[in-house]
Amino acid sequence: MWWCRDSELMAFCCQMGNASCTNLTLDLGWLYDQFAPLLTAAIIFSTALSLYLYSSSFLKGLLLSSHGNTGYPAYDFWMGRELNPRLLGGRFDLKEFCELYPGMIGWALINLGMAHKQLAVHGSISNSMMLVNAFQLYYIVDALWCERAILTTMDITTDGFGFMLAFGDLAWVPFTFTSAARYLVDHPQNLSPAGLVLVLAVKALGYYIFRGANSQKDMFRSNPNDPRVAHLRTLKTERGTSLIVSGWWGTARHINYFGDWIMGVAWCMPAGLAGLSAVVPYFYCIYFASLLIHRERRDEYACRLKYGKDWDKYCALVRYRIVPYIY
Ligand SMILES: NC(=O)C1=CN([C@@H]2O[C@H](COP(=O)(O)OP(=O)(O)OC[C@H]3O[C@@H](n4cnc5c(N)ncnc54)[C@H](OP(=O)(O)O)[C@@H]3O)[C@@H](O)[C@H]2O)C=CC1
Ligand SMILES: CC(C)=CCC[C@@H](C)[C@H]1CC=C2C3=C(CC[C@@]21C)[C@@]1(C)CC[C@H](O)C(C)(C)[C@@H]1CC3
Repeated sequence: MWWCRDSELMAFCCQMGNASCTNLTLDLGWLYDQFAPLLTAAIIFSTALSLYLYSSSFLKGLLLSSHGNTGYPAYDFWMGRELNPRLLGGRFDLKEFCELYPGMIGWALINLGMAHKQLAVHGSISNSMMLVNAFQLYYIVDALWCERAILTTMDITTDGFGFMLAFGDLAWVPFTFTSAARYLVDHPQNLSPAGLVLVLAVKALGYYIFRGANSQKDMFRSNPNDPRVAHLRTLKTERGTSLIVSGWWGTARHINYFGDWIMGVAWCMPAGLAGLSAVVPYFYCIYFASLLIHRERRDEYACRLKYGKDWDKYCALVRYRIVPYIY
């Protein structure tokens, strides 16, 4: 996995380096000017991909998702019938690739384009734009660096690859996650030193929770006897896999969502702090809260099917869903 991780990160760094270098000659602000046509193309492509995935999922002998194989065409098209569609004789996993590469790298490039546009229009790049670019680039690099952790997430283990994930990966991520950077092109503002410290503290707290929880679960799922997780208290289940009931996963059943959402707030603050009256800068954390609350319910339903009475025991031990002592 180590070589795999390096080669993928290397590919990402080359793409970003190339974009930055050509930035000196080419106008990456073009991404701001052509935002609507690019978004339209992404929606058309993700729809075409979803139609291909749905039609090819009726071939014999494929592994289907239990949640996207209900017999209701519209729902199955949205959720995805096939669990892990692959190409090149099974060597290329379409869902995992689409989740981590085109949308995430597109997100980083569009953010770079927004910074370039702000420079072109206003003659400088605000510290809020720099922060948003840096924070979100860190999140993207972290996702690529910790690629193996995605293999134990709901998207890979449970959800099929349908329109929800195809549109989410290829259109929603690059074109809505860049809303803060896009807002800052039209509303450049600089944070005060106190504002910078506050935003950095919120980001650091969110990342500490997000990465700590996700890595702890991934380590445990990969090797429960790993010395870094062997100390954790667990609930043995009839299904065979154990559930962690201490450490991060003893504080709430999806503490990783809380950390991720806190990071989302830090992304919105640079644009929102100066203009608290505007709602647009806070779009991401408002969307993200609703997505995570719904997602937690979906995962709860899937886990109750997987674990039965053992999940009830787990919920009695870990009472909070996302926010310890609150929700
Ligand atoms: N930026 C964005 O828009 C989004 C970001 N995310 C982020 O992606 C990350 C992954 O989230 P998600 O994909 O929902 O999946 P999770 O990482 O939350 O994994 C859920 C699965 O983990 C296993 N699990 C749950 N509790 C325990 C436990 N106590 N001990 C051991 N295993 C457990 C279960 O599977 P099993 O037991 O079968 O292994 C469960 O189905 C999160 O950090 C989330 O914030 C997610 C969606 C959108
Ligand atoms: C409104 C709509 C169509 C929603 C679709 C949901 C998708 C945007 C998200 C579903 C799960 C995601 C994950 C990430 C990005 C957003 C989507 C695709 C993720 C790749 C972000 C980076 C993280 O480190 C992650 C790898 C854990 C994460 C995986 C889930």
